[in-house]
Amino acid sequence: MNSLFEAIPFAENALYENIIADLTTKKYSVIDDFFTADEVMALRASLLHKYEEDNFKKSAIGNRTNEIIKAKVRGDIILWIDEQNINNAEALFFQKINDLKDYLNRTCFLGINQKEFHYAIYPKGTFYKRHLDMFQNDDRRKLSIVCYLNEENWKPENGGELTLYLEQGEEIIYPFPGKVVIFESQVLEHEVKPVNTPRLSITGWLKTR
Ligand SMILES: O=C(O)CCC(=O)C(=O)O
Ligand SMILES: [Fe+2]
Repeated sequence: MNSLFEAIPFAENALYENIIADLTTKKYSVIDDFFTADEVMALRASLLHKYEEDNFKKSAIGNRTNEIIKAKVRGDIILWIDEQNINNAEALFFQKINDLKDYLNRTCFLGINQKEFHYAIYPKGTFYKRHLDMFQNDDRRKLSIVCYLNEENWKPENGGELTLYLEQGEEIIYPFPGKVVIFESQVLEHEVKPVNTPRLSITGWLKTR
């Protein structure tokens, strides 16, 4: 007899199949409305609430063994999200992210069994210089996921474009709310251009152990 798992028919998901096709062909994927306006609003409120409680800290370059604050490289302030202790907005966030992760694991054999996500605020005048999302002593990050939580009327002139450095040139991505960008952490160099208006997001990584 089939196990319960085998008996459940595998439902193909067109959005996820698009993401997989993008990642396979160009190492990145942009989804304009991965999160609904309501979800963005709830996550934005969660971020701002935690910021007002003064929980954010200046980001560091490198991991715990190499935590040096380098304002010349990156100026965002971040707060890690503890998935064991989440509010309603974050629960919705992880529902969607975990669903995608499970689909990727089932179809692409990526072996993702860990993840980490943090809120990020780029205050006016800050940026994140060109880099790879890979630490010198840690190559477990496989996919980077950036979720933009900016205001509904965000304009390109506000700055903070994400620039992806591809073989064929630069791809400029505006951080419009609800948009999600996924890319191969160890392959694609990228940069956050200087912002003129505070820029809000959740950034994270799907990792292997
Ligand atoms: O916010 C973005 O668009 C990218 C952030 C980033 O590159 C990072 O946190 O490593
Ligand atoms: Fe990055």
